[in-house]
Amino acid sequence: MRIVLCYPVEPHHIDQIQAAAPDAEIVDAGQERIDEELPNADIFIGHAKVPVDWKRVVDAGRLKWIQSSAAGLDHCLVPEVIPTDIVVTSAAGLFAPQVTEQTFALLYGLLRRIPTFFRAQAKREFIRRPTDDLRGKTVGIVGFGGNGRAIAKGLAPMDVRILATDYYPVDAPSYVDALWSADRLPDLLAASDIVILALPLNSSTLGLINREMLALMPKDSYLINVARGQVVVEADLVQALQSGHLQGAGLDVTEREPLPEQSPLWEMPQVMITPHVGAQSARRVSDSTDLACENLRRYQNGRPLWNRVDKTLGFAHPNGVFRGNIADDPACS
Ligand SMILES: NC(=O)C1=CN([C@@H]2O[C@H](COP(=O)(O)OP(=O)(O)OC[C@H]3O[C@@H](n4cnc5c(N)ncnc54)[C@H](O)[C@@H]3O)[C@@H](O)[C@H]2O)C=CC1
Ligand SMILES: O=C(O)C(=O)CO
Repeated sequence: MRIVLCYPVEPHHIDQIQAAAPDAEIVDAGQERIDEELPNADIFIGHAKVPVDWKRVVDAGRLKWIQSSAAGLDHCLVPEVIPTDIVVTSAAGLFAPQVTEQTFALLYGLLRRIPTFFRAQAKREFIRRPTDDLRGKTVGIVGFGGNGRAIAKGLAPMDVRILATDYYPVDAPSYVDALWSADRLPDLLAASDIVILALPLNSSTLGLINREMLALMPKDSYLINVARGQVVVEADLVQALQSGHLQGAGLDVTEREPLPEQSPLWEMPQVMITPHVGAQSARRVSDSTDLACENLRRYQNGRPLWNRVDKTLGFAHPNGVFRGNIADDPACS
């Protein structure tokens, strides 16, 4: 069995993977050699950020399983892979703690006008401006999986009303006022002062938040995107901000990354942009390795894998999504 890695592992992570699959040959391809190595892999663990010739990989007929080190699968769930027998598992839910922190950073930054005060600080100016409150607002979360649920849990003590939509609207926690099916997105948008996008990018969510959807949001509402930039039609978002319909946007992700230099979003004082850092954490690589090792043991023992994705839908059923710490989870022993 040949396992090809493409995420920023250190030697001790490779030792950990070797211990989980003692008979395997492990190859750390990195981004530099991933395209060359993938046709010769039985298992791929990682996230290729460079173009991969997936047709060549599929035609080689060797790859059996992709364990994505990203929650989003847009890097590997490509048309060539979807109809094959290749099993795909994701890192859904694994980064929920840090994505929640990132969401709160953007949310509070917008409400408390941090961009305005920070610009004034750079000019040594002490200027008071009105700020806004989270308390009493309605927050709508689009995509109630690992990240959406963790964000809702963080919001629960904040005296807000929480609405959510999901493809599988099941197991609503008590602090969520309503968990609706995905087709009730218009209702959620119309009722929310703050909309947080936490859904996957796939063929049905590409460009989902367009001019019509943005127009449903109340005047002076806010949009936060910690999912994928291409879920939003960015030109329509720019328009909604320029017209004053939306009061602000917090974007960890943009339609194109890096955001093009000429984008009007750069200059808008009501917009906070972070460079797709929501999953960053000192623990990220270790957590990804723990999940990969747990799934490797399951794979070898024929047990169900965590985060197994329905490739035609592009995400996992909530029962199979990893929502905790491997070390604390009795199901992982
Ligand atoms: N900013 C960043 O650095 C990060 C971004 N992400 C993005 O966030 C997405 C979500 O991540 P997780 O919560 O870990 O994944 P997840 O798979 O646990 O959650 C996604 C949820 O969205 C639901 N969903 C699918 N289509 C929907 C629709 N049309 N409307 C509403 N809900 C829908 C699914 O049923 C699922 O419950 C990822 O696909 C990825 O693109 C994830 C991690 C870090
Ligand atoms: O895990 C993901 O999908 C991310 O975007 C992290 O980079």
